[in-house]
Amino acid sequence: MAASCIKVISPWRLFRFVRASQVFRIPGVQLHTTGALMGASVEDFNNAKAQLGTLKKDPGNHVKLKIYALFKQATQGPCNTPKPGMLDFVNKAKWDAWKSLESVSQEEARQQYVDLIKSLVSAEGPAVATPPPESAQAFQSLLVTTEDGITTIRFNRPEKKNAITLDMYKELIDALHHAGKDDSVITVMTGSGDFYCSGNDLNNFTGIPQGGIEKMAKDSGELLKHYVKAYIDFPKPLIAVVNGPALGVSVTVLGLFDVVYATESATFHTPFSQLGQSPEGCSSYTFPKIMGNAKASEMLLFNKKVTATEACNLGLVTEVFPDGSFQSEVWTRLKAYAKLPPKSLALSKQLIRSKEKEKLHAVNDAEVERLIERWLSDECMQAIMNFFQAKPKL
Ligand SMILES: CCCCC/C=C/CC(=O)SCCNC(=O)CCNC(=O)[C@H](O)C(C)(C)COP(=O)(O)OP(=O)(O)OC[C@H]1O[C@@H](n2cnc3c(N)ncnc32)[C@H](O)[C@@H]1OP(=O)(O)O
Repeated sequence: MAASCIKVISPWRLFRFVRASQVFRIPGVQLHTTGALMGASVEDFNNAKAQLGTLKKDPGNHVKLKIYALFKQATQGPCNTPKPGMLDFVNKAKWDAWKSLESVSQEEARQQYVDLIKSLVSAEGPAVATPPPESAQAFQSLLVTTEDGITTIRFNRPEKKNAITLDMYKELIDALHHAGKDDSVITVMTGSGDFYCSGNDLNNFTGIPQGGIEKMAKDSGELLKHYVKAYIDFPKPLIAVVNGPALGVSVTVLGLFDVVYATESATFHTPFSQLGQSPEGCSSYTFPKIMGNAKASEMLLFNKKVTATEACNLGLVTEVFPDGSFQSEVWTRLKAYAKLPPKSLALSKQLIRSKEKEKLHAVNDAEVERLIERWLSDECMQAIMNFFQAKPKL
């Protein structure tokens, strides 16, 4: 693989966008075609390759796939390698993309590659260095700030609906550990953009790493266990400000929060059986306890998506606010909470939660064990493949 052309692209996982007959069209990117299809020199091509490494924004899987295919076509000509197997999602997607360019000459591919990179670079505008606020901690996919006694951990991948990557789980664990020890009084989790969080990033399960899928499942299980543990053990009041739809693991852990405020248009969806998976985040214990077995089963077994008002009636959400005044009402309230005596708050939380901690850790262990099996099941693999191939909306 032409690693030099894709060094900014990580993870290089591109499945859902490729259908055999797909024509590449890149929304939001104005291609600056020169019109001279044979015009790009090798030097232009190499410069473009180097510029690719300077891109700051992830151009999205669709564009990355296009870049890959053009690079291969430009440097090696038409694809004549054997087609990867159905389950080798990544390589199959790349193979399909390259193959789809077989009628494009190498010179033309070189020109298109140069034009595409130029367009991406100019779409980013001039580089402006904006120093982070003093209280901000540096994370790739989170915005973490401390202000007015409140540490706010914000999922920050709005272009992917704040889906949680493997690195992001690690960042969240780190951020929670810091927040538990810093001098803030309360900790708030919320999302950037129109979603709270779309749950686990389904790409987490598509690349097959060295060590095979068993190892991947086991490692993911360990990571998930630590992630959920960070919520179970969180020592201060933890408040979710659910600014939009929430899915999967971002919903299940809500049972471990102390207060959940939601905007009226937020929804709560745990589509586990639809994904061939099983509940996590201690929800197999907290949901029945909060809302009763029958309602919990509708959500956890039968994928029922509930509105903010329904979630409030079920007891999962503390209070719902109108979309228009959500942010101002909630933050006014949170700022008042953060003026309360910190030790009293932390100790009171511990009194409420400590009786359950042992139970919650046991539930977390059992859920993770079951999920490791599920991730290796045909049902789960098929469901993930369906998502990337057919793009069904949950
Ligand atoms: C350590 C491992 C622990 C594992 C723990 C297990 C947890 C279980 C779960 O969390 S289950 C829930 C998993 N989540 C999903 O199944 C959601 C899948 N996404 C969707 O159904 C839709 O994307 C949507 C309903 C969230 C949003 O639909 P909408 O039409 O509004 O937007 P797009 O689909 O165009 O999304 C914009 C881009 O974001 C990408 N994206 C969104 N969610 C995910 C996701 N969970 N995983 C991967 N990618 C996601 C989407 O692919 C679009 O990307 P693109 O712009 O490059 O096309």
